[in-house]
Amino acid sequence: MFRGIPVTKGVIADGKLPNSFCEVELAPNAAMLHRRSEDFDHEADLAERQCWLENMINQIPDYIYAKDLEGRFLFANQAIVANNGLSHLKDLVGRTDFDFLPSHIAQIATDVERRVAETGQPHFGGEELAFRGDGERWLMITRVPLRDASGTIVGTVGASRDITAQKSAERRMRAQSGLLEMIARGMPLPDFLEELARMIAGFAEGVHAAFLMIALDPGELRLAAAPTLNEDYRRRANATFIRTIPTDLGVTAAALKLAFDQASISELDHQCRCLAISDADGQMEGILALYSSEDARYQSDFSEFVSIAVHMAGIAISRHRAEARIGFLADHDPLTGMANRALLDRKLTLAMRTADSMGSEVALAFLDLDNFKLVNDSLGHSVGDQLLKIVAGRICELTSDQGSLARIGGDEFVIILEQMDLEGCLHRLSAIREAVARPVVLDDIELRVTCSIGIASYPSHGSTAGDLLASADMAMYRAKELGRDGIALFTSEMTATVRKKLSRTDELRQALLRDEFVLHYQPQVDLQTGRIIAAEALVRWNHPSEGLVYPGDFIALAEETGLIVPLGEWVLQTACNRAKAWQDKGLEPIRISVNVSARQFQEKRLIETVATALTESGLDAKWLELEITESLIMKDLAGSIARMYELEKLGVKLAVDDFGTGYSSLSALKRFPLSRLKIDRSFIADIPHDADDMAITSAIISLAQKLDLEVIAEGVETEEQARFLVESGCNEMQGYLYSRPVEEERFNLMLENNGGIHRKPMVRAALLGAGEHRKA
Ligand SMILES: Nc1nc2c(ncn2[C@@H]2O[C@H](COP(=O)(O)O[C@H]3[C@@H](O)[C@H](n4cnc5c(=O)[nH]c(N)nc54)O[C@@H]3COP(=O)(O)O)[C@@H](O)[C@H]2O)c(=O)[nH]1
Repeated sequence: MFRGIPVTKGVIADGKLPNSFCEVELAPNAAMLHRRSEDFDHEADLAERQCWLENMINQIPDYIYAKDLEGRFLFANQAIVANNGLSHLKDLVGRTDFDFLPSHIAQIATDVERRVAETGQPHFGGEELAFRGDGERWLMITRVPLRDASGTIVGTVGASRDITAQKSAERRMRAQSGLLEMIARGMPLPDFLEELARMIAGFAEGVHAAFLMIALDPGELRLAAAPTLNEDYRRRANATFIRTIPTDLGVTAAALKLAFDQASISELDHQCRCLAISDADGQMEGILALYSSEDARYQSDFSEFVSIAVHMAGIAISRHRAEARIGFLADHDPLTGMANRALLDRKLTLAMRTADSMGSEVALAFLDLDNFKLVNDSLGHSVGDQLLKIVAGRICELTSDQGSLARIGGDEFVIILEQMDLEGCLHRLSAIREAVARPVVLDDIELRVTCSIGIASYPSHGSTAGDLLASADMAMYRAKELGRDGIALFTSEMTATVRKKLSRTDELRQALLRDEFVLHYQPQVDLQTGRIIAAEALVRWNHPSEGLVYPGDFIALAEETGLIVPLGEWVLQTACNRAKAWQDKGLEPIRISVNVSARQFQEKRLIETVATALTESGLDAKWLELEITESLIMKDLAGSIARMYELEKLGVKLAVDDFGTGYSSLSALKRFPLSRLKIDRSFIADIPHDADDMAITSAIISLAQKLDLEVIAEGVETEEQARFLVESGCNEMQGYLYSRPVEEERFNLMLENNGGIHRKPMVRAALLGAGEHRKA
């Protein structure tokens, strides 16, 4: 094989290739080293060594060759022979690069080799493009002069390494970092996708690329970039037959190919391949459609580049969508997609300016759902959110043609109605009110939520967006006060009321901070024993300028503003502390009764608050009674029962306040873990003159007895009332007849002198009678 080729001098030791082919001399291997030199048969050894060398060179994957001064192959290893599609070295020897490579590439190699031969200077590490049957290859070539035994240059020796994979990787990395840079620089998405489509087309002759994006709403596929395709194609690609989310890429490819063919862009032998573009979560964001003719010429790393392009497009689209979402959220409510407060202000201001120029009016409606908190608290926020979306959709349907809609708070919606007279507005808003009230089935539960709506009009009720909104808000509160599920128009008197309310709310807040509240205690007596058995804790406000303010003047506002929650916590803790202090003083233990309002009862942390009050005061739970009204329980029967059982678990007693006013059914009553019924004051007030009230009162008493509950009558002011109650079987009473609510010190004295309350003639007689009656 080496015959005819000058063997150069050099050293091949330890199985390593020499760096250079010049001055190569063969070194003896380890076995040879142990042979004495006189033992060598030099002729035979030389042939043997040539054979080793030949084998060795043929094993190397790098390309090694020697050429004469005319560029003709003198020798090449097996890698070159095979790379040129030949089987034997002899088929290569004598031929030049021009026989195998495109002439412009062969010329480059020939020029370098000529220079090396002429100058005697080696040429290290040049990168050159070469071709093989299956495409282009990149080689890293080193060329050194080939010298004969006299040192005369007779050709060149070359060693080259295939660096195609490395070059491809570098190129991909460059492309990838270039693309990432474009994304990072915030290049607009259409520009980015155009650039990317062009790059893909640049990787292969006869290939076109088109990017299509899935529109968020209404889920259409829209053409985003196809820079190498014509306008006709764009129109067709956006045509209706691909306006669905492309779950089947094959179908989409067929549709897009049709668009391509019909746009008469090119020959019919194009084929279309679709690749899904996804975000980091695997959610499909769009499609890359690749059109390629049958004779398309791809660069070797085309498919790798296409996968990078798809990945980068996914990143760019996700980023674009994230930015768009951030932009959207600046102006919109994420739950319903409606305008938020900021956008409402802008829209309203614009509507006001338009009305100015046209001399017309703008109506603003403030809509608030009634008792929405109950839905959230009893069925959870997810049900609450679903309900809000449904309600929003219903309002939207009835608004979109002539108004704008915004959600500005949890359950607060605002509607701008333009160019509509008052009658038209009322008509529209009534339709909205009815639509909102239509039943909704969520989680198998049928819900019905009503709304209260307030209307204000520009320019009469406010000159700025803020003022107009405040007026509509006031009107909405009026609708609530009038019993909810209604519509109220703003009137100027409302302003004064609202201002007063706002300042009172502020005062209440300050009062809590300044500790201006006190508790008074009203005794509850048992006429059988004549002793105080319990005290109802009743809050009063020691107002700095108004003196003692009664709960009738502030509890409702505290309830409306939520201030009842901290106030109620204070009452509970103070009452428990007081009851324990009386016990610690050695006084007879009595039950302390505390009112719990609807808002407090719905509060999630009620159980925790009660438990804390008991722990911190050290009061045994059996001495604490919570009074909840019948109407509160009936508002959300299932939720209330569950809550009552949680409270019962703590060991506290539960009493139904104002009993008789809230339509509890007997069957419902049986399910409550109650200890006492408190007959409402309204039934007692007209005894003995109102026969109906007397009948109801005695019915409640016997109902309590049947259910094995204690019963107490409140608002007992006269001896006749007390006698009637005793005669009817109710011995526990609370009312001015025995004592008004009193301050702590006075109640202390009452407890210290506990006993003898029933010693009033009529009652004593009744008690004797009742005793006999009971005995009978
Ligand atoms: N959530 C809370 N509500 C509270 C608290 N403290 C009081 N209240 C509620 O305020 C309402 C008015 O209370 P008040 O002005 O204290 O009136 C109580 C008694 O003074 C009054 N009463 C008692 N006996 C008579 C009587 O013989 N005649 C008559 N005309 N009035 C009388 O009744 C009120 C107690 O009623 P009730 O609670 O139904 O037992 C009142 O609804 C309180 O519940 C509080 O801390 N939290």
